[in-house]
Amino acid sequence: MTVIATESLSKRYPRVTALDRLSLDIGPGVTGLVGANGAGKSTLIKILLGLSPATEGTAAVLGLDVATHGSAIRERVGYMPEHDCLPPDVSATEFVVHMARMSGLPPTAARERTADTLRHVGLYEERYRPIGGYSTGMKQRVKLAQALVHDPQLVLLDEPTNGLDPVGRDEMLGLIRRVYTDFGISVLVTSHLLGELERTCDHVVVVDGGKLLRSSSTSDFTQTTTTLAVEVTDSDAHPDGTAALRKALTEAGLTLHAGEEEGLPGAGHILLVEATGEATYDVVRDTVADLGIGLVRMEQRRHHIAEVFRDSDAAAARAEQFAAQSAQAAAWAATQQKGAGSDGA
Ligand SMILES: Nc1ncnc2c1ncn2[C@@H]1O[C@H](COP(=O)(O)OP(=O)(O)OP(=O)(O)O)[C@@H](O)[C@H]1O
Repeated sequence: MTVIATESLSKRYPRVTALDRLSLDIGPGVTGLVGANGAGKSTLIKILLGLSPATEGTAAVLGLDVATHGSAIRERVGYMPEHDCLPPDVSATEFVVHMARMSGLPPTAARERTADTLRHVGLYEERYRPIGGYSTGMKQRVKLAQALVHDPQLVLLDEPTNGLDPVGRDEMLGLIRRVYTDFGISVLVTSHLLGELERTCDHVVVVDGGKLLRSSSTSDFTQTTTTLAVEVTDSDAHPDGTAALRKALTEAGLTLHAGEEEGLPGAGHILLVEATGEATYDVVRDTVADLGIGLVRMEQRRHHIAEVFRDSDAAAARAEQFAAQSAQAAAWAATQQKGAGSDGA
């Protein structure tokens, strides 16, 4: 069964092509849509909701054509926008009941569904307080609740972990996973971090510059891209533990990336080892033990979107553009800091 299908979908603005001949076929479950800022994720969501027309190509959601059945799609689909859009003066209960009524639920059903949904997102205790006093994490939960309240078949979540700290991100990702496992509601969730979606999604779609870079099940994805970061101590027998481990792992047949990363201050370097399966972990552990050095850490590297882009020329250009922008931003921040410092002196 296909939940979302697009065929050569394009969206051109006067000065930018936001989507470029995108063809997708997404089934039930939790699907991650990953791309750097400006990749076209929000544009795709707006087209899927029937809120913005495509320039070319076709798209269907739950078998309904977005060009002709926008309102029928919005009846069956929940949407969590990226930006802050909540009224500060009303409580979560008032707001979510209002959204449920807007979706066509009668008053009693709207109140009951609101209570259930707010409990699901973990906002039960605070539900009568005005939203204006909520933390970012609580506001994200209200946005999730209003997307779920009318019991949709699919929810489109635009950057739901934005602005959250690591604990808040994990909690939100857990909630999103349960939207499908507990209620059977399919999810399309966007993020610019591939690493966080790997744990939550059954399927991952990567877009860059409006083009499809990759679409595959999460397990295929991680199998082919997993890198282990390994950090070890030195010993009397091996004064450079990292070098000894590099040699031993190469001899054991593992592939190591050319570079080493700086470890924690005072510690050694980190080796980056290509992991082809579970066995790689055992080989690293046994080799470290045989050398008699200490294992400080062995962890799966979080994949930043740039790593997926490694093989794409277009993306390489984009990565350079990001780097240039970051350098500019850093220079600007440094100027500001300097200015603030001299003001204070
Ligand atoms: N209404 C618009 N008019 C002109 N250009 C637009 C409009 N909306 C989006 N764009 C451009 O289209 C491109 C894709 O934007 P989009 O918001 O879909 O990206 P995104 O992947 O969702 O990124 P972000 O997370 O930063 O929103 C960007 O270059 C953006 O500047």
